[in-house]
Amino acid sequence: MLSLTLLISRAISSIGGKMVSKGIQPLVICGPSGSGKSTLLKRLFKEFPNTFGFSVSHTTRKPRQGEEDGVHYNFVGVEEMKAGIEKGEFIETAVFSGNIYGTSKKAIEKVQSHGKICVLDIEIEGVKQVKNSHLNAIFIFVEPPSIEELERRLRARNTETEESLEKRLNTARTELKYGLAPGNFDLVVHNNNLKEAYHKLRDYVLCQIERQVAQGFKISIDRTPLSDSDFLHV
Ligand SMILES: Nc1ncnc2c1ncn2[C@@H]1O[C@H](COP(=O)(O)OP(=O)(O)OP(=O)(O)O)[C@@H](O)[C@H]1O
Repeated sequence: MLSLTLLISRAISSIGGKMVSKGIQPLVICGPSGSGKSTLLKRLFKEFPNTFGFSVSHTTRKPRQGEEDGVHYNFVGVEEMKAGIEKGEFIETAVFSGNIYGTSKKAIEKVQSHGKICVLDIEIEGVKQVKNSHLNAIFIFVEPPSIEELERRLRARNTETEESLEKRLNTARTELKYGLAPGNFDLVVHNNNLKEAYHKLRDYVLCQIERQVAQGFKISIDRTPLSDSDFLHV
């Protein structure tokens, strides 16, 4: 393992009247369902096991079997969640199937406090909210090769019903419009060939890390190089 450790400083500064977090910049990854976000992130976490962390989201839905409070989600009641939102404790929130989900400021700060880059795998509405927050995040959009290929991958993943598949493909069309509009994302990763897509993502993220390290942040980039076999079975 190669090791590089540098200094971190955390502060809040005001730019144009807006409070901007000066902690390690979170990484926002967005893209249609099935575009390959988890596939890419899995490899990023594998190559750099100490660099990234997911924040633990809050949800008002009931825990499923095996889900642990504080680990998979922070499970809260509707009233508690609504009160937290009122108090401005959340960076982004969304409602799915009647349940509220959200990322709290505290959850992100917890990851940052360990010298890690907080990764947020969120949808477009969440992206818009993060853009409006004090978080000075890096925004990456994962683009599938085509809607037809997206459908093929979702079918092959075997996680969707005909109905949910149709819904995801319709949503994908809208998401692609926003995702590919100039200026909405810092980087668009075209996920056709996985190895190439991964290298584009990784090299960009490493540049962003180097820039922050040069500014005095301490970010571990212990590296466990990936091999060709990591890209054989997608
Ligand atoms: N470059 C690629 N080539 C072929 N298949 C791929 C590629 N990238 C991802 N896949 C496959 O496409 C499917 C969808 O990928 P993945 O689950 O990572 O998408 P996602 O964006 O995380 O979706 P969701 O938002 O629904 O969680 C998976 O079965 C994955 O193995």
